[in-house]
Amino acid sequence: MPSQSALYAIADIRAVEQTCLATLSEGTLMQRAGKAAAECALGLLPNASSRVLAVAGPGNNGGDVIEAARLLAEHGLDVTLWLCADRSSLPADAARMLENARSSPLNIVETPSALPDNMEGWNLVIDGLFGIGLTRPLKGLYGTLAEWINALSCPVLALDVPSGLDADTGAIVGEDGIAIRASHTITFIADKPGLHTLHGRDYAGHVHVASLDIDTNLFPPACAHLNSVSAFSAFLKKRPHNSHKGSFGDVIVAGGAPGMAGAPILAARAAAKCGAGRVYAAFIGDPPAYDSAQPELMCRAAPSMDFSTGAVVAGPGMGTSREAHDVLAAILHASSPLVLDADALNLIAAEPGLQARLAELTAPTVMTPHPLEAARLLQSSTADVQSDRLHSARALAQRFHAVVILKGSGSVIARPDGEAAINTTGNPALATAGTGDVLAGICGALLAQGFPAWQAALAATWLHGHAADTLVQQGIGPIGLTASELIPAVRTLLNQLTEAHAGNHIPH
Ligand SMILES: NC(=O)C1=CN([C@@H]2O[C@H](COP(=O)(O)OP(=O)(O)OC[C@H]3O[C@@H](n4cnc5c(N)ncnc54)[C@H](OP(=O)(O)O)[C@@H]3O)[C@@H](O)[C@H]2O)[C@@H](O)CC1
Ligand SMILES: Nc1ncnc2c1ncn2[C@@H]1O[C@H](COP(=O)(O)OP(=O)(O)O)[C@@H](O)[C@H]1O
Ligand SMILES: [K+]
Repeated sequence: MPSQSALYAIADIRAVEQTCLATLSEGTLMQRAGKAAAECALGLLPNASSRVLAVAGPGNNGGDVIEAARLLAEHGLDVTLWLCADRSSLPADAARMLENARSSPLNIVETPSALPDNMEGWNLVIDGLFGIGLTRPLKGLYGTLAEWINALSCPVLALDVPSGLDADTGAIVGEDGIAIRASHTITFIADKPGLHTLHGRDYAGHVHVASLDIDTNLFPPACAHLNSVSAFSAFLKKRPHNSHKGSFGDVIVAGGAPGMAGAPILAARAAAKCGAGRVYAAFIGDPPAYDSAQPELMCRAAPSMDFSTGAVVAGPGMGTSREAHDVLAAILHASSPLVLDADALNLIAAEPGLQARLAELTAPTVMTPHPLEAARLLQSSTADVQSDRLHSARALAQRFHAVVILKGSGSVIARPDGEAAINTTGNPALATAGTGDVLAGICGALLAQGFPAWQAALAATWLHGHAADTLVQQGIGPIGLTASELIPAVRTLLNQLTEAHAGNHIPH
């Protein structure tokens, strides 16, 4: 099995599947999938007399669920199988599973013309309508069944992929399409990107990977990975005693047009609490004398700032005025480690001269667009960006020669050579103003402390999301979590991670 964090595109899974099918006896993979699914289902059921509804579609995903349902019925559970397909046109392996099931205690309802009339009383639904072979939106009986399942209160276990969801992108197939909302997904052969980004997290629930004992050598390189601490922990460093504020770098946050002074303050506070030695907040508008809640920050006028002395976070609340443009141009000419956020991205999207300069930079550069900012940069629409987030993040990274964090549920981090990761931490508590400024500030602090752009982006995204998860567990959110509250939680996590993972390297 490839590493637990590896993600594979449907085309790659198909290729692996084809190679295996050529060498294994007929039905072997499907039997393994059905067995893994049955074991997973047993773990979700309250007792031995539980009632299970299994729904089977017309393809091999249907075959998987037929086999799982048979095994559960033979285990003594009360299992009903809804075969939502014409028996005579099932693929060979699925037909074989159905034949085997006939002699089991499974209650099979063939080609139902209406929904079950009892919504209550099921302990689990197993979704085997469609997997990676979905080619169009769920319509007719399939659509109605999905709607019916989504209204149930019991757990729903999706086999391979929740039916209706695109396993590559996390999009629901069809303009006004529907997908089955699973509480758990057991996905076969390897994990898939669409289970972790866009609608993926809402529709797949807890994802379990069943490798089906496939030889690791049959796998091509993964198309992306899930973000994890091991991807950046090599850059977590314990602090030597003989250090001073200059050892941990300066961060200069540039933004703060009139009326928007809070945004650079949030980013600057996050940078300070993530370990930068000195933090400046540079304002397009008049700078405040100081930040009374965090007087350590040095508040300055952006036009007179020297941006070559530290890592720069450009954009929070910056506006798109002439002054903002000129400050951004000065920042791009300073060639410092750089985080480009918010209006800095909007200014770049609007001006080819800034784009050309950005593409020339060799210092570590991280761009942190949300989908609308990404759409402006790619001269497309938010819908286009979201329809394939992995592709959009890669396209941005390649076009601007920078590491890109495409934000949102399942943030995608991509770099110019095509390497990409999907973040697994975070939750809707983050859907509140200012959390993006905090992310940019964390990223700036890590760049200032010597993280390369890729690891800074991975670590910042992971810490930001994990802090929100921790706060929600403590009851501080999801409703009403503020961006400011995130900052001390990120600091705590960064210290904990450093304590747990750092070697005794001397950074400078
Ligand atoms: N091969 C193996 O041994 C193994 C396979 N595995 C399992 O197989 C799954 C892939 O199987 P699959 O290729 O048969 O595709 P699947 O997702 O079942 O659906 C395709 C069928 O649905 C139809 N169809 C599509 N969309 C539709 C729609 N909206 N509405 C109506 N019909 C629609 C489509 O018809 P068509 O588009 O041709 O008209 C076709 O008939 C995979 O996810 C995994 O679970 C694992 O067990 C490992 C071993
Ligand atoms: N539903 C969600 N699940 C996970 N993360 C989210 C969710 N909504 C927002 N976020 C995260 O919160 C941050 C919001 O950033 P952004 O949209 O730039 O906000 P702002 O500009 O107000 O600071 C991003 O890091 C984004 O990934
Ligand atoms: K499914």
